[in-house]
Amino acid sequence: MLEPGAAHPVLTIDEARQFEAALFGGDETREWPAMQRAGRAIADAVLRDYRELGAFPENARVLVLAGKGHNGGDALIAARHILEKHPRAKAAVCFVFGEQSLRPLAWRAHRELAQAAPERVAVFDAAAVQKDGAGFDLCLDGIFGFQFRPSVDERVAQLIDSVNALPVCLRAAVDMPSGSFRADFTYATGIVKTPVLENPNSGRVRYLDLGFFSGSPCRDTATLTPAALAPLRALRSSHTDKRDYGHLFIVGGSRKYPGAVLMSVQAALRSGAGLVTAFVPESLAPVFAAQVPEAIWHGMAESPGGGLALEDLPVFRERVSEKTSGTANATALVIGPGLSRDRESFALVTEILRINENIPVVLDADALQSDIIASGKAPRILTPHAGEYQRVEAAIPDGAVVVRKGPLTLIEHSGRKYISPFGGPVLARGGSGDLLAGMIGGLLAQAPGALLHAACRGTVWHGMAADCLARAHGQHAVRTTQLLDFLPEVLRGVSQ
Ligand SMILES: NC(=O)C1=CN([C@@H]2O[C@H](COP(=O)(O)OP(=O)(O)OC[C@H]3O[C@@H](n4cnc5c(N)ncnc54)[C@H](O)[C@@H]3O)[C@@H](O)[C@H]2O)[C@H](O)CC1
Repeated sequence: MLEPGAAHPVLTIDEARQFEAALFGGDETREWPAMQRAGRAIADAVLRDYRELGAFPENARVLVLAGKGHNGGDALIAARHILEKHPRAKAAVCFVFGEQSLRPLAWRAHRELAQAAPERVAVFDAAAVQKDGAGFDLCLDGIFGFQFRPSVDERVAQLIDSVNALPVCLRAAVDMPSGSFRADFTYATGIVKTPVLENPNSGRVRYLDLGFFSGSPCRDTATLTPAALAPLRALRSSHTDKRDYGHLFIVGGSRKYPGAVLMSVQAALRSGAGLVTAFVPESLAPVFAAQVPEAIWHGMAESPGGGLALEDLPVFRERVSEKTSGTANATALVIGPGLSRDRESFALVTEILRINENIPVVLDADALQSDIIASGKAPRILTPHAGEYQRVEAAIPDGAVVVRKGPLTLIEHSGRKYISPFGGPVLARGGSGDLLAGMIGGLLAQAPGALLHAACRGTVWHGMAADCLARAHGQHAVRTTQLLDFLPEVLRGVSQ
């Protein structure tokens, strides 16, 4: 289990409905402040995410699709905050069911928006939206809330389809996408509901914590929060040295994929681990040592295929159990980055796992083979992407922590699921997974008994750093390893 606050429950629609009924009891005087918080949080998050595209345009055009209820109200409040922050931005508000249909709090949100910027807010009917040739910089979808999900009538479906076809730079859904609305981001206000995670139109899911769950126990499915990183923000004790922060051994690399293991080592060094030793093919070690001198590089005999040969197993065995100052040398292992599918390398890592009785291990990339992951008894974290997961699913040992990587990374352990609502397509480039394996390994080396914590913290940290990278430099013209330069600011909370 993670500490309270590091993960908040994901609820089904019925659970969310009951939860909100208990929280507000249908009392508008309690609902209105929560809507205000939601609207502000949406505005802040949208403007932050917009930075992946560049600066929010001074003369931005914002389209608000408002339904009858609180979801529409949240979108209208968000639009007000955006217009207040950007004094030349304009809002086109489309009341999808007509202005007269607004429920009291949505009506109040509309009135406040109109009063805050009377000459910058225009009401558009569906025909005006559909005819709009200029497009919009931002669209906020607040048509349907989760309380009310009717089958979408033809007229509304047509409007949504035409908005999908309009040029819009960023499409944001409030709480859940309405009908077939195709969101770039869905902002889950206060509660992440299960259908959002399953809806292919949700885009990137952002959890906006409105304080509903402080202190609540976790459910079987939960969303991770930045609080998962809290222990990494504390000052270190003064009477410590490198041995107090673990020693990670990384085994990988091949002539086919030399760079992958280098990236894992670089990431592990930035994770706070005291020592990192890498076991790589001997032709690579001197070059890597010149590039990354902080790590200890150990050149291993090479197989004819350019991978790690079996013959150096005794050398590895000696190093792994070597004692320095009374502490076992390795406190965690990462096996796999850049390993390639070399038969001798497979035999070597299978043997390493067989002789390793208790050092926790992260198995990544080509080490994710059914017979390898089932070898030995040491505790393990597996980090498969979707294809690798399919390949090894049936062989996953009980008790393993599984980091199922993808656009929405899911961490599974003992029947519980933790989703990470961080990271995005800036990670869709070679080496992102190698960095993640190095980070998780480095965290594990520092706390070898805490596998779930290392997996969750590493995933959140990696995803948040990716978000910072994309906000600073966009999604396109970057290199994977630039992510590492954003790890400090995630911990120091500078750019969130
Ligand atoms: N330079 C090299 O030597 C390379 C070696 N490679 C070999 O492949 C593995 C690992 O590959 P990697 O490229 O690191 O990718 P993974 O698929 O394991 O992990 C991807 C990582 O990124 C996240 N992600 C991807 N897309 C998205 C998205 N749209 N939204 C959010 N997050 C996303 C995903 O969740 C993962 O965390 C390496 O060891 C070598 O054996 C590679 O070919 C690359 C170059």
